[in-house]
Amino acid sequence: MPILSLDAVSKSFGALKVADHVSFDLEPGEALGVIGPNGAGKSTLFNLIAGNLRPDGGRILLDGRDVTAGSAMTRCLAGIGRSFQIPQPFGHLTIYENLLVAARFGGGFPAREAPEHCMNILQRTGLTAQAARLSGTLPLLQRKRLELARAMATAPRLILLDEIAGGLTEAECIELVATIRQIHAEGTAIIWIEHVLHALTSVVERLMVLNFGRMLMIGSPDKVMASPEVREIYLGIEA
Ligand SMILES: Nc1ncnc2c1ncn2[C@@H]1O[C@H](COP(=O)(O)OP(=O)(O)OP(=O)(O)O)[C@@H](O)[C@H]1O
Repeated sequence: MPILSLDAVSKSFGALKVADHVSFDLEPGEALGVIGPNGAGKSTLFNLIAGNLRPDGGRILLDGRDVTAGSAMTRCLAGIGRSFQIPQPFGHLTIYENLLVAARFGGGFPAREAPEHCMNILQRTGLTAQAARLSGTLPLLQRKRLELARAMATAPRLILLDEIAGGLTEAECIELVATIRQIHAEGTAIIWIEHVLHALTSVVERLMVLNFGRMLMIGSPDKVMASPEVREIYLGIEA
């Protein structure tokens, strides 16, 4: 059974259609990349999947159960973790405290188990040395790592990553990709919105292209990137 299914999910903001009958299945442990021009509706799709937005039509199933009406909190506890394109830490808390909040309230970890779990995530995301630092003052790389770490701290079975590699140097990007590959190797399903294509295609098994809220194509990265229509819309290369 797919871990996630979208069935004709639609959403408009006034006259602007940002999700137009989007349907796809994601298998447990699968990694799916999402690309598309600015404003195509990629982050909106995450808001719909994670429960931050309610669709106007269609259904969202998690493990075959209809969660369309469920809150972001219940979906997080049910196994959907997410990162935000613009990092949204609790700035007045330390990195470690941010992870504790995610583990306790987003992951449902009991108080006695949460600290060890968070220490483990700190180590895996290269944040151990920074654990006591206030998260409101972090440079970009650390903010991106914290965003990933907070999503991991909820112990998700499906993790949504929104432009986690954008703005990083090549070396920083390689480190981050290694962490994402490890998450994938452990069997966590991933949906990853990313403009850094080489990072994305080094991890995902399938790519989805969104344009004006519509799913233009979904398939293997090679097949999708070879499509003249995708190259024209996404890369601006005329067929
Ligand atoms: N809450 C909102 N109210 C009104 N319009 C919105 C809202 N959220 C997003 N939009 C609009 O919906 C469209 C899709 O936005 P979205 O952020 O999903 O695109 P995106 O594909 O993630 O873009 P980018 O690559 O620039 O992050 C944009 O035109 C955006 O301005």
